[in-house]
Amino acid sequence: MTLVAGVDSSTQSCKVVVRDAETGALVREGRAPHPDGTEVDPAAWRTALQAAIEGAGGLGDVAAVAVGGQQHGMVCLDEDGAVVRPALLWNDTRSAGAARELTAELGGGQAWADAVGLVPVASFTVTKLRWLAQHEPGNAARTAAVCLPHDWLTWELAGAPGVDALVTDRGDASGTGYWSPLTGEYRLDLLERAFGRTPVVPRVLGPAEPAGTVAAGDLVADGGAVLGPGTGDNAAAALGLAAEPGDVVVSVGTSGVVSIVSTTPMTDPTGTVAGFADATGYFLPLVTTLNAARVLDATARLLGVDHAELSRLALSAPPGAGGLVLVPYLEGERTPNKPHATGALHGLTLATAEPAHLARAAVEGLLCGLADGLAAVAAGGTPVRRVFLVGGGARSEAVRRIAPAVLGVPVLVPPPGEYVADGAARQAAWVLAGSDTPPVWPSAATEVHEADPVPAVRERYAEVRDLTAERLG
Ligand SMILES: Nc1ncnc2c1ncn2[C@@H]1O[C@H](COP(=O)(O)OP(=O)(O)O)[C@@H](O)[C@H]1O
Ligand SMILES: O=C(CO)[C@@H](O)[C@H](O)COP(=O)(O)O
Repeated sequence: MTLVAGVDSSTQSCKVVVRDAETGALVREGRAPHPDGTEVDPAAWRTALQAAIEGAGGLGDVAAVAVGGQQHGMVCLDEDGAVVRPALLWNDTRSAGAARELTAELGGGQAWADAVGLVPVASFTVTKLRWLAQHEPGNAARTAAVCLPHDWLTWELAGAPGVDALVTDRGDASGTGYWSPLTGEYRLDLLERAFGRTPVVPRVLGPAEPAGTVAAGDLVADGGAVLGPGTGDNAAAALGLAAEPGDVVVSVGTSGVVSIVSTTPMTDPTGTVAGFADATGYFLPLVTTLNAARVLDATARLLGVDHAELSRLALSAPPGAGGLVLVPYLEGERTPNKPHATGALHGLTLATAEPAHLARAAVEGLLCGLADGLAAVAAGGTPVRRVFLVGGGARSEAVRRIAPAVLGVPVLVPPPGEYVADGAARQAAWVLAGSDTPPVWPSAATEVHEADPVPAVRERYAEVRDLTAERLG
């Protein structure tokens, strides 16, 4: 049996799956946690990758490996390839001011959307680089190369062979703000505008182009496995689900994401939809929120219950939670662009001051943000074919059952799994096969969840979602 491995280096953890290259059958898996925080030393991802690889029984017998990773994180390397400072992650909002400046400098959202398919917000790498140049000129001066989390881990697996050897793929490059999915080229002028000069950026590989081989070392004792280009986690999830044009993936992870596989690029001058590329040669317009599964974590903590009880409570309250609305901007928000907002609870009465109502409001609040996202990606013109629901939050029965009512469409829920890592593994198998299209692996049977749409939930949410306080400090 030929084995391939896929990695998901996500916000909260690192997951490794080992699969049969031919059938896609899961053979082994491992995982390890990442540290909390919106800036993280990449060395922690490497340590977690090493632990996850060990947990998955090592990769010595694996023929190919690819890495999927959280998008947009700014990894700065000096001329010797050493990390300059902890990486700023996609959910770090300190570059919100830089995003505003950059948008204005180019003449507004339309100019950015036309140039690179997105409008700057604090999540994107280009704004983090502007922040670095302004606030840490010493670190900026030491930065010889900039790359993304998955690029860096791929390069580490290759033995860190000098910064000129860095590679990436279309999917993740399209989330930087200085690579255009419309032309397939870097916009180094925009990188220079943000950073003041042009550091080395990774070479962008094709969807199934080999990225070299794994070096023998502490991550993998026996080197030689073929490396795939890897990709951003959302593009990897779409590949793991074998999503086809028109398929929407709603992911309730640390981020909330609504993405659609599309054969044409999307440019949204409002910045609601980011017009990314996917990992197969198509496009992946998506909407991302900063607040998803952690809203459930925080509400469970507040109520002193576990996730199973939170779900039971939510399902015991009426749709709309009697008018109680949780606006879930606990980490600020990216879509809508409110980096300094806080969460809010509206509609509190003696009747709604109940754990069950709060639990329901939390689930509905995060889903309302995603419902807005679904409307925005659907407005792009690609007809919606199917809607998949994945991510850690999809393990909640309440999320699975309430999602179709709030989103207004049936949702397909595959078995709990690591679809990002699976997508990376499928890419690794594709690279190995050298075929034109990814290998066909049997799709997991999905549970279909249907419910009568309850538009009143979104209507009430829309009435109050802008009534939030700014963060202190
Ligand atoms: N049964 C559950 N109900 C609700 N949330 C859950 C459940 N199981 C896990 N989660 C949450 O899912 C999140 C992790 O999901 P995951 O998709 O792996 O995130 P990421 O890829 O962003 O690291 C955590 O916040 C975790 O608490
Ligand atoms: O910023 C985005 C997409 O634009 C996020 O989706 C990150 O890619 C993090 O993903 P998770 O760790 O939540 O899966």
